[in-house]
Amino acid sequence: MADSAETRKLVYLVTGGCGFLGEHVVRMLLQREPRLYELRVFDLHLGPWLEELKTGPVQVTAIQGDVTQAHEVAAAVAGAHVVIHTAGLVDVFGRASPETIYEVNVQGTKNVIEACVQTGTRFLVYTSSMEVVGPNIKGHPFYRGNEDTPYEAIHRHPYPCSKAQAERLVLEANGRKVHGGLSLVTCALRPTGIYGEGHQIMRDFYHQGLRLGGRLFRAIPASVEHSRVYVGNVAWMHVLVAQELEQRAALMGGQVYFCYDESPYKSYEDFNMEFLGPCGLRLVDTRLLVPYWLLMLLATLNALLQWLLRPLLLYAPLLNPYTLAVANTTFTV
Ligand SMILES: NC(=O)c1ccc[n+]([C@@H]2O[C@H](COP(=O)([O-])OP(=O)(O)OC[C@H]3O[C@@H](n4cnc5c(N)ncnc54)[C@H](O)[C@@H]3O)[C@@H](O)[C@H]2O)c1
Ligand SMILES: CC(C)CCC[C@@H](C)[C@H]1CC[C@H]2[C@@H]3[C@H](O)C=C4C[C@@H](O)CC[C@]4(C)[C@H]3CC[C@]12C
Repeated sequence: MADSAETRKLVYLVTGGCGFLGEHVVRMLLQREPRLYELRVFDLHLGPWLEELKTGPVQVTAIQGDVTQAHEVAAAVAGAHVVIHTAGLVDVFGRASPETIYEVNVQGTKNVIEACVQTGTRFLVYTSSMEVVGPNIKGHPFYRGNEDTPYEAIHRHPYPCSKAQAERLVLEANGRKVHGGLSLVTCALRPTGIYGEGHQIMRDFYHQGLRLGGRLFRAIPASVEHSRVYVGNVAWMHVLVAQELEQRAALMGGQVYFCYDESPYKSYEDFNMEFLGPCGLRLVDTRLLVPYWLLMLLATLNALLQWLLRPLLLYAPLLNPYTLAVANTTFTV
């Protein structure tokens, strides 16, 4: 579409816009939304890369703020046509307290919803997660499922519980009257394990492999499948939903969609090796040496160590009882 001033009239707000997914959403909007007049990037921690985005035709407004602070959210939302809410505490490693996870993921989402209602913003896209569904605490597999597949979504961990609560709030807010009398239209997306440029967990695996002499030790059977989705595709899905939400409010409003692409179904470790192998690492099959009960013992010891060391330092390894259980349960969409 030709770039002309009269087509540029939309104001978007991306919360968490400096995060792993958020940055890709910001860049995708600049590339793929020709109607963009202003792009507001709201985050607790602003990235220096934002400066380079301010040279284009779109006004990029960096807003340092906290979603747990209602007034900061309201100020950022006021005047926006669309809010893409990706900000959240993605913590399954025990770095943050359950209270903080709830405060950011649930109260923060409440603040975003209320800001849309109070200021008249009609379109809200929320980044939910596969973990809203599972794997559940019983370790039931979810094999090539979809949004309608029956599954007992029961959780105890603060992260999936907070995402499930936040998603429910977003979907229930669909149809609420916003300032000005029109209705709020909401939609939630559930990415599976996102990978791609800037993925910190992939980096953590790489550095762990370097520390172990270029080797990683298999902990998960290759038969356990996990869906993964490329970050650029997840960003594109967010842009597509935001673009379609007005025209298809009746169909998409209050709905939730899994995010998946053609990424192969593999175990979490085998999928990572698609990238870490060419980087010189190799996966040593030690499943015979390290049975599951021993892994669970090591994971439990990690959790105990984390608790004991917490007053002195943050010890948050990849392996803990929760991550082991999730990794060891098939979940594909
Ligand atoms: N990474 C995945 O595999 C994955 C999969 C499914 C869903 N998600 C969801 O996608 C979203 C983004 O995840 P990510 O992987 O990019 O994580 P991330 O940690 O890289 O990004 C989250 C961003 O939110 C910001 N943030 C955190 N607390 C905030 C607060 N109080 N106020 C304002 N900003 C705050 C952080 O500074 C960060 O920039 C999250 O909602 C997460 O639940 C992630
Ligand atoms: C045996 C251990 C070393 C396990 C190591 C892998 C572990 C760190 C991985 C396995 C599954 C991963 C989660 C899964 O991809 C889905 C999500 C949902 C998303 O919303 C946030 C990230 C998360 C929890 C992944 C975190 C890393 C996990 C647990």
